[in-house]
Amino acid sequence: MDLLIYGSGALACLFAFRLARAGQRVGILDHWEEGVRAIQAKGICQQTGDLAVSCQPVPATSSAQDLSNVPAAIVLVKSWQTAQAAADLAACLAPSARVLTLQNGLGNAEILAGALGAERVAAGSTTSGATLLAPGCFRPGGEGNLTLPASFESTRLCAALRAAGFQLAFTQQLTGLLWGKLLINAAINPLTALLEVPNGQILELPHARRLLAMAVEEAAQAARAAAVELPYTDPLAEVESVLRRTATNQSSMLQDIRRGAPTEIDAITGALLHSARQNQLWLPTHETLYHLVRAKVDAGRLADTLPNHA
Ligand SMILES: NC(=O)C1=CN([C@@H]2O[C@H](COP(=O)(O)OP(=O)(O)OC[C@H]3O[C@@H](n4cnc5c(N)ncnc54)[C@H](OP(=O)(O)O)[C@@H]3O)[C@@H](O)[C@H]2O)C=CC1
Ligand SMILES: CC(C)(CO)C(=O)C(=O)O
Repeated sequence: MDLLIYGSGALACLFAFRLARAGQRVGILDHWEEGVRAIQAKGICQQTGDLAVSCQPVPATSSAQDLSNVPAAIVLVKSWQTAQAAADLAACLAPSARVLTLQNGLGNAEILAGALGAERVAAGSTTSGATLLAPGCFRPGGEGNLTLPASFESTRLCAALRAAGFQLAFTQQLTGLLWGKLLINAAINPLTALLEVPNGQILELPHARRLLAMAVEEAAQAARAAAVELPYTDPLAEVESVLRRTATNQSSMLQDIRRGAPTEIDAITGALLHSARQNQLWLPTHETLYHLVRAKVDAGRLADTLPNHA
C-alpha cells in the first residue's frame, strides 16, 4: 500500500474512492467496524446525482496491527477521534512517512504531532464535501479546493492526489489557511446542523442568511484580533461561494446530529471562542450557536431515553 486513508466516513470514502479509481494503491484503516466490513464486502461505492452507483475495491482493516511500513497517510476522522488516529499511525507508519490531516477545526495537527513528531505531520484544508449514505457508500457534495502547505509540494502524496484529479494549491500561510476553513465551518456547520438543511438552503432562508452574515463578521473580527491573515479578502463572499459549490451537501455537523454522534463544535466554534476570549473579544452569535448545538445534542440524547408514547 502506498497511501493510507485513516477513516471510513464520508470524506475518507470520497478520497479513497478517487485515489483507487486512478489506480493508486490506497487502503483504509478505521475502528468503525460496520464501515470497514462494508468496504471489505463491496468496496467503496459512490452514488452520484442521477443515482448511478459505482464501486471501487479498496483494502480495509480496523486494526493497525494488520499494517506496517505505511509510507503516507491522510487523516479523515472527526476531531474527537484524532488521538486514536495518532496512536494507530504511530504503530504502522514507516519512519520516513508523512501524514496529512484535512480535518476541520483547530488542534488536530498538534495532537498528531505529539505522537508522530512535528516534522512528519502537516495540516491542509479541503472545501470538498461528501455525505455518507450507508457504510462504505457516499455521495460527493460538490467540487472544492484542496490547499496544502508548501512543504508538501514534492511529496508522493501530492503526486497521488493529482493523479486522482484533485486540484491542489499550496500556501506558506498555514495559520491563515486553517483559520480560513475555520471561519467557513464556524459559519456554515452549526447553522445547517441546527436548521437541518443542506448547505445551499442557507442562501434561500433570509433569517438564516442574516445569521450567517453575523457569524462571518464576528469570526473575521476574531481572526483580526489574533493577527491572522485570512486567505481571502471578502469572507462573506467566500462563505457564500462555498455554500453554492456544496449546495446539496449535508454539512459534516448535520450528519453527526442526524446519527446522534458527537459533533466537532468544540474544535470549530469552541476553538474560535477560545481564541476570541484570549483577545478579550465577545462573539455573541457564535456563543449562542455553540450552546444551541450542544443543547440540541443533549436534547437528542434525552429523547432517546424517554418512553415512546406513539
Ligand atoms: N463530510 C464533509 O463534507 C466534510 C468533512 N470534513 C472533515 O473531515 C473529517 C471527517 O469528516 P466526515 O467524513 O464527515 O466524517 P464521518 O462522520 O462521515 O465519519 C467519521 C467517523 O464517524 C463514524 N461514523 C460515520 N458514519 C457513521 C454511521 N452512519 N454510524 C455510525 N458511525 C458512523 C465512523 O467512526 P466511529 O464509529 O469510530 O465513530 C467514521 O469513521 C472531519 O474533520 C470533518 O470535519 C471536511 C470537509 C467536508
Ligand atoms: C465545506 C463544508 C461546509 C462542506 O459541507 C464542510 O467542511 C463540512 O461540512 O464540514
